[in-house]
Amino acid sequence: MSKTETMKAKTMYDNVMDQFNQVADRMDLNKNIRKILGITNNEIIVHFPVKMDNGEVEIFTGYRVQHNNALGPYKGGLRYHPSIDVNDAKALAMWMTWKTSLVGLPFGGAKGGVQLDPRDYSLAELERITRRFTYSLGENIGPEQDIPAPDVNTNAQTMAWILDTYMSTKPSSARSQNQHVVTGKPVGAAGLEGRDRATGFGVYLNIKLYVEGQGETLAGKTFAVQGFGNVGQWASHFLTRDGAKLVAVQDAHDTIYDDKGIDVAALQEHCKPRKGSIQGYEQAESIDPSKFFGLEVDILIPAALGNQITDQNANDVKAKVIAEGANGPTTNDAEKILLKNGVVIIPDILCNSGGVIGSYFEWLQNRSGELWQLDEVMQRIEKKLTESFKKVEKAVKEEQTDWRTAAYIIAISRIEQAYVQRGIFP
Ligand SMILES: NC(=O)C1=CN([C@@H]2O[C@H](COP(=O)(O)OP(=O)(O)OC[C@H]3O[C@@H](n4cnc5c(N)ncnc54)[C@H](O)[C@@H]3O)[C@@H](O)[C@H]2O)C=CC1
Ligand SMILES: O=C(O)CCC(=O)C(=O)O
Repeated sequence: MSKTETMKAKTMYDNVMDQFNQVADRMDLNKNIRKILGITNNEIIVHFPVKMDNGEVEIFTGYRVQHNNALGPYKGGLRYHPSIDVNDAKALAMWMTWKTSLVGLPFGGAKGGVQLDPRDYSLAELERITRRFTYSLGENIGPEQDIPAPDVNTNAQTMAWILDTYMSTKPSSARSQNQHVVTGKPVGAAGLEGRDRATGFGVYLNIKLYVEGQGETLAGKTFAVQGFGNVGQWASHFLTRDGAKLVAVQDAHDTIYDDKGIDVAALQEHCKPRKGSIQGYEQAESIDPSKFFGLEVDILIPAALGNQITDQNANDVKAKVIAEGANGPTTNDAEKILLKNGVVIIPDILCNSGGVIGSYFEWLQNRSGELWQLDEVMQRIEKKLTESFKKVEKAVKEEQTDWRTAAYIIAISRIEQAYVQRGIFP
């Protein structure tokens, strides 16, 4: 291996594979199952043309990686971002498999997206891109095959376009049988009350349960959040509702700080006309972005992209708890440093699982034809999240290990059991 190769930064895929291999060794995972789980089942890459507002045609590249479906249909989000590629989609799909298994859902794992920056396109162009992408994916997605959901830079509107395009390829008599081809839809278009807040609620609940497990409460705890989108906003909303104080926010455009506390609702209002950006929020000070992870806070919530806490900034971290709202925000090298420094990491596959749990209830609601009220949905989500948290908490003690390793052991054991019980790999 050349020197440049040795020095190359590890990708999210390197990280998820290292995490998997470490736990597989520790568990002495069946070697045949290890081979299967160490590789993605399908990697779909589509190139598709879309007419832009100016009449020119642009070619886009979209991805859907399906990692494993031993426990049920593939499940996971779609992101619209310039950095998404097949390698990132593979990592994110694998994390979905562990997540759905950990929280006891009848799903496998997938992830995908389109390589673009949505800020470069009009709403009408984004609609045409989404519809073409859906058409290009064809029967690779489907209500019992692979069920996308929102992720970075996609939302309920994106899901509604996918639903509409997918349904338009089916006979009208089969429409109700296809509503669950995507989750995270608008409530008026077969969506679920509460799916919008489900991920942020899960981040909040995991932190609350952890803090209470230490004999403390959220009141007065300070936190900083990276990413003020769906996950960051809802997590901040619920945490401040319980008396915690949001002192810093970082997004793709700015980093703001106020030790007296940032008003979540006011910041949300500020973001609305600015395509979601926190830039220009005058009630807080704009600070050097490189200082963000080293701020004096009790809790850090990375809720943006992967590979944000690295061996370069891990030693700066002063928070005692990192709650991973994002997928893969902490590199494995950073994790070693953090664990040595006594920082507890509530891992992504547990911490942000509220979203896919909400999606499961949306899928069930569509399948059964029932309609649930917000309170009922939130109770169901809370119950599943609490059970999952308690399982991991118990495994941390029994296995004398960190939270990520404990969560992986539970997740991989469930899949291993499914293969063994099916008699395929004794
Ligand atoms: N939306 C969901 O239901 C779920 C999302 N997640 C994960 O949570 C994370 C955030 O997702 P969403 O909130 O849905 O996305 P979003 O698109 O609503 O918000 C993303 C936020 O991250 C910020 N951001 C982007 N690049 C950044 C950078 N380089 N530095 C700092 N901030 C940056 C954006 O400005 C924005 O505030 C992602 O890792 C996603 O995979 C995980 C589970 C479910
Ligand atoms: O709701 C879903 O199906 C998946 C959400 C997601 O992409 C994730 O949990 O990372």
